Amino acid sequence: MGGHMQQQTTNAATTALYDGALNNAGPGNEAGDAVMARWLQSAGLQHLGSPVASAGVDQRHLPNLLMQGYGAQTAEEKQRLFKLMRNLNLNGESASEPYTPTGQSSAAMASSDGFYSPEFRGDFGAGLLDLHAMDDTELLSEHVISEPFEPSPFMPSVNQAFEEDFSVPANQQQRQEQDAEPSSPFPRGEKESSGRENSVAKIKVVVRKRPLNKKETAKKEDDIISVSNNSLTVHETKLKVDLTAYMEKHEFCFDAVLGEHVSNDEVYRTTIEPIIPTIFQRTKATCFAYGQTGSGKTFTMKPLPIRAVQDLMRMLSQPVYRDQRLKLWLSYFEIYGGKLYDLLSERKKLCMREDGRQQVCIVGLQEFEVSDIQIVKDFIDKGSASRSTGSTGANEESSRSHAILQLVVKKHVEVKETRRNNNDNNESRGKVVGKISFIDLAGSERGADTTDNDRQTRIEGAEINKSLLALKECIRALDNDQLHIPFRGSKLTEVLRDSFVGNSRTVMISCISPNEGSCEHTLNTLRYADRVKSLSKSGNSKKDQTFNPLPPANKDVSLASSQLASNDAEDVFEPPQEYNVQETWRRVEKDSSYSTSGIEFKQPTNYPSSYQASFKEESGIPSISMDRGRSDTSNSFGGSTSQRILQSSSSYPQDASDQEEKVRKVSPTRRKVSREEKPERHQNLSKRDSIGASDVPATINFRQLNSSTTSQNSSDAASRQYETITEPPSVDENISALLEEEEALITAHRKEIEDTMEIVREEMKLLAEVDRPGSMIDNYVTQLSFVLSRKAAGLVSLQARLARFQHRLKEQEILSRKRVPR
Ligand SMILES: Nc1ncnc2c1ncn2[C@@H]1O[C@H](COP(=O)(O)OP(=O)(O)OP(=O)(O)O)[C@@H](O)[C@H]1O
Repeated sequence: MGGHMQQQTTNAATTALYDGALNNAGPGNEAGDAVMARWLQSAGLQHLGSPVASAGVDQRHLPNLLMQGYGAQTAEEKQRLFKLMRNLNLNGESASEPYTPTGQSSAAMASSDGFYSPEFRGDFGAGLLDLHAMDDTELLSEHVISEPFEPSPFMPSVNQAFEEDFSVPANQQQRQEQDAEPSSPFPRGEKESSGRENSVAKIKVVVRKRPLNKKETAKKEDDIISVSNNSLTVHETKLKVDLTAYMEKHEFCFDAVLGEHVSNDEVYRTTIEPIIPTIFQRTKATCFAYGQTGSGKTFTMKPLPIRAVQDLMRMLSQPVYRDQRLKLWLSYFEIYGGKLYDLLSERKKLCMREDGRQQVCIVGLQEFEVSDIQIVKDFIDKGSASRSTGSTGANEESSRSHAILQLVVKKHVEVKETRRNNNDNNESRGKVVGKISFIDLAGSERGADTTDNDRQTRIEGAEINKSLLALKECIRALDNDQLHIPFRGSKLTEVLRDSFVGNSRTVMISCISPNEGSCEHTLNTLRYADRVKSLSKSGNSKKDQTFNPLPPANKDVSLASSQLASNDAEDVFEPPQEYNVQETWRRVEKDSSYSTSGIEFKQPTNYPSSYQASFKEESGIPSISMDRGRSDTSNSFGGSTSQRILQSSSSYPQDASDQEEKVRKVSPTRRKVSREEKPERHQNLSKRDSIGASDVPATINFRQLNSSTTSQNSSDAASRQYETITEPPSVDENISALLEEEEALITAHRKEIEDTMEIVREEMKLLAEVDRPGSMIDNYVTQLSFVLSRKAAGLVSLQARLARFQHRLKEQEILSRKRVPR
């Protein structure tokens, strides 16, 4: 945003400067014009001569010409203009007289001090490069790398990459931008990357359509997707009320659309190849495939790292990098049900930790040095075989996890032999130069796998849903250069944390199935992709506001909730209580029919202040910011929600029906599209459609919540507030809490067994002592009483935890069953 504003100021300043220069150059400058014309001719830019000459511009204004894009139509022309200026030594050092800006231009300079000043301080080239965000690689090749790179058959020079990008107009809006700035050789978004950052777009959204498969062909299913350049149309068959069929067209534009005949090679060239050089400039790149099961995500992603390794290794073999002792490392892991597993180490469970510098480390993850392509293929095959898969109707080998393959370029750090022996992992240590992560996401529709399947599948689905939402939010924050990146929204985004800070590049490949039966999922995928695309600041930010599928505050809340669920669970969760033995006994005695489901819980006395504040808002839309939300609003764990619900009911079944009613209130409404809306929908259909939010996991509709609560008896304010607060969050929002509670339960169970064994040892000791002649029976009784109390307390604590967890499972089940079908 700030950068964007600076760009605008700069452009304004440039215009002023240029205008000033034009005004200043008088007709008495004809000799200069002739010289100028010759200079331009020598650079093959004679066609630019006439406007320059007619304007009476001298060499000192060439920078302005270039900044304006005046006359120069192509990247090549710009380069030539730039070289000409360099040859003319326009840096001022040898200029016959120092350039004195006009009053107007100096004012302009003053307003943009620090940006233009280099040109006039004698560093013109740098200023130009800043202005046009030329690629570092180019700087590197011109100024750093003395030996030229071997041209890669797959990897064009960075300029070529620009041109390739540019030659594929990203979307209509881009085209408009290009029309407005005909001389700009840089694609949308690239111009906006600040300073010397790489000119490869920060976010690129590409769609790939697969061909109809045998099954679909056998069923005589139609291909409902037509592709044209960078846009595509989905032809959806619908039924009128009188059951006559009609066709509804949905049009979408993306940075690139790859049809069914496009090879994996071409996919690589469109997506990853332009990013490869940036990896050597401290870029963290992420490429992820999104789409329903069977749409071709794995098919698309699998070859990409192999091709990337090929190019990375080619670059690494260049003397400049070889001398720096840069090496390439590979790791492959999956996120399944919110947990991390190493796919190259027998699915060893991994732990994620943050170090003191808030760097995410995956403890125990094996990294392998990559020295040849065959090894990479083997690793990928090995890892893919270990991946969590299952069978779905659409895909026999359906992925149930997010698989992440990372290629990291590191500067090799010599490790002393002794240290190496102490820790094998040291070998892979080195200073990270750049990284690229390939993510094969689990099928997007798995988020909807919450109704018909078993609990495990539903939990998987909810976790996937949450991570996809979090991913989208992170990309949004990333592209807006926000200070706060909500990477804690899910394990997936947490793991990718370092890809969301600093210099990053993201490529999203949305995979779609062409058959009619997949129409709804295809539309969901395209809407998600469109949403990601429109989140780009380089896209139309208004779209974001106008067609936001959720009110912003609502989204914040939903995210805040999911963050809460994932992060603050520990804070909110009441740690296993230090049971007072006497009190515990009293409780157990009092409730003779004590059961796990009947356990009493502490009544929370204070409701989270931000919840209260939110619901007081007249608009009915809460404005909990993420940070605010994170501080105190979780009702998703530690028994707050579930315990309150338990308390408010006498028995579970009835409780369940109560909840079902509540869930209905909080479920997102599905937007009904009236026939009348259709004609004007087409233009911006993708955005408007997204109001249906079917690609967005269920979130609490606070507006509904609010109205539902205010419609109740006003005299019952306290209970109304209570009701409101006890509304369970959506399944996506408490899934993290559920997973963490599961982890905590297992840990607590282990601890309980250890404690019990310790107690049994003490009991054996007591028995041995009491059997001795002359033993003190009083002593035995006291000690036995104490030991048994401890034993009971341990059991009660575990039972309480189990009860909470059982309840949470039930609650989650109800929530998921009540979700609006997609
Ligand atoms: N572009 C394509 N050209 C030819 N075949 C394809 C293409 N894309 C996918 N397929 C085939 O479709 C089937 C399903 O693809 P794939 O396993 O990649 O789907 P997926 O999106 O990864 O599914 P899931 O999410 O269930 O893992 C595979 O047999 C694959 O070979």
